[in-house]
Amino acid sequence: MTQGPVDATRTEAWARLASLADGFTPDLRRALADDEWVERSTVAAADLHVDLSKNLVTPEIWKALHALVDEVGLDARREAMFRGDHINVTEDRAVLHTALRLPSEAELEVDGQDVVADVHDVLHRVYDFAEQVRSGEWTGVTGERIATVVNIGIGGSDLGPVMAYEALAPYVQDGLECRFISNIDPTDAAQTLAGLDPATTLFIVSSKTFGTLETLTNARLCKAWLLEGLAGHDDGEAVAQHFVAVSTALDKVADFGIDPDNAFGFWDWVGGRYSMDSAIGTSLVVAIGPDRFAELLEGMNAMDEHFRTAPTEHNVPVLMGLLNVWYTNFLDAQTHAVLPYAQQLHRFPAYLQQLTMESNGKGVRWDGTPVTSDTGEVFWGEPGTNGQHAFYQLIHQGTRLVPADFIAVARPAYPLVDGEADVHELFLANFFAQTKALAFGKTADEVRSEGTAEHLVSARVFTGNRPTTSIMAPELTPSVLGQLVALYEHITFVQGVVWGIDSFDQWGVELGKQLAQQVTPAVAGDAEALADQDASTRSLIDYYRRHRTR
Ligand SMILES: O=P(O)(O)OC[C@H]1O[C@](O)(CO)[C@@H](O)[C@@H]1O
Repeated sequence: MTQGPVDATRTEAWARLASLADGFTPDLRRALADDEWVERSTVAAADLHVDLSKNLVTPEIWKALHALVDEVGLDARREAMFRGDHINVTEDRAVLHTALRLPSEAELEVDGQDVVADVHDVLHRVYDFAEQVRSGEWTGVTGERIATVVNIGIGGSDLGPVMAYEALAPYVQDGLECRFISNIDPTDAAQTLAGLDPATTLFIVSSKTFGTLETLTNARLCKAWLLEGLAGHDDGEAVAQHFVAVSTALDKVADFGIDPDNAFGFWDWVGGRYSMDSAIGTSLVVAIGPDRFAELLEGMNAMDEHFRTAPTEHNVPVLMGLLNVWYTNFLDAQTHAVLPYAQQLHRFPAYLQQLTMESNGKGVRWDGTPVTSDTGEVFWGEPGTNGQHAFYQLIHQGTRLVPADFIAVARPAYPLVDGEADVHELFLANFFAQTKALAFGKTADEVRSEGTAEHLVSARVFTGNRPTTSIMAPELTPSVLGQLVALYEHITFVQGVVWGIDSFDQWGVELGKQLAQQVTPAVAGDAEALADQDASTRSLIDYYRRHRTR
């Protein structure tokens, strides 16, 4: 029988961390006066420059965190993932998103499958297709070239592609745009399709399972919209020219009416939230082109290599994952903010919400035993400086500890000036100032020295010692985006290993899906089904039915 996960809370390192946390009084002012501390706390991974010095840790805490990594057996678990062991225990699957970005000369055979060959085979098909669309060789049924690609998908089949499309907007080919439909709220389809010309629109139905209610419903809506708009043309030809699919279930793609020749596959060892670099990224490949997509994969692979080979003391995903464990389990933090000082990354926090919370929002470990500590923190965030004028007040002066990752690049995509002022520099000044203000705060004496009336002093005091990690890169290139995505994938993995959970299943999403099916007839007016509901659900459905028509 396979041995269960190590219970981290029974390790010596955990006990040591608990005693270090007891009565811990951080002093970032003192730490940040020390160049050596900052130097030792600054690490690099591929093109990312990561300053960990503004975190609430000491050398003793780092030592204990490093010992924790050894005691929970991170090295072995990481190797097991890269090797293709079935570490997704509850679904009995390998976890091989890292194989999606292996170079073609790499070798990896798992469960009798030549993984690298299969990955590159699909990649080349996706690349060929993308080139045809980009060059105008692939046309719609009227012979016009495609101007808009609409990705229909949800969760991992949407969040990654839309995040990356927004992040890499400067690389999108002129004359092409992508739109994304995910929500089953009909508003999403209606608004996304508004103004589009069916003759120049191509749909990509992206669904790992090809059984997701939202995606299939939206795909049918789009098909009806297309066929109505292209009335007079042969329906089969219209679908063939305007619909492609991405899925692991190619039989279901065919059932839906999409020609398997127009479908791109992937494999059950790619989790939905880890799939943007599989064929799920087809819309992105069309938008930015195969060369740029290949750079994204290279960036991810560079981070994978770093994660796999860098020693713990310099291993950025390991260090960041350990910090998250420290804050969650020893300093009682419940959330984690991700604050990109790069407008192009405005969907990055939303993307990370699925990655981190669907992965680590678990209450049992991978052997089915209950966890013995808190797990997955709530990830959230907005791009700076919008967040500054919304929720930073709570981070600066609230009663809760909110560790935050700040992300910025040195070279902006759009270098605009306001008179003499370089606007990107103004933006970055805010980034530096915020992390500084959070760390240093402002003492009562400092407030008084500004001439503040005594009765207002306490309201203007900032305790400081609010932890941040600063991540910088030269520019938001496809490679850097890939590095960022892989960085957070591996941070998530590290935390999951410490907590002993299966970070690759998502059973928690199922109950709501099942109940939606059970509730649907009641919503549609079936009296018997309505009677089966609880009092609150009955009353809500009743309200809906009374107000559904004007
Ligand atoms: O790609 P599919 O199979 O349509 O699933 C969409 C999403 O639904 C989930 O299964 C549950 O939210 C995600 O893990 C997945 O990304």
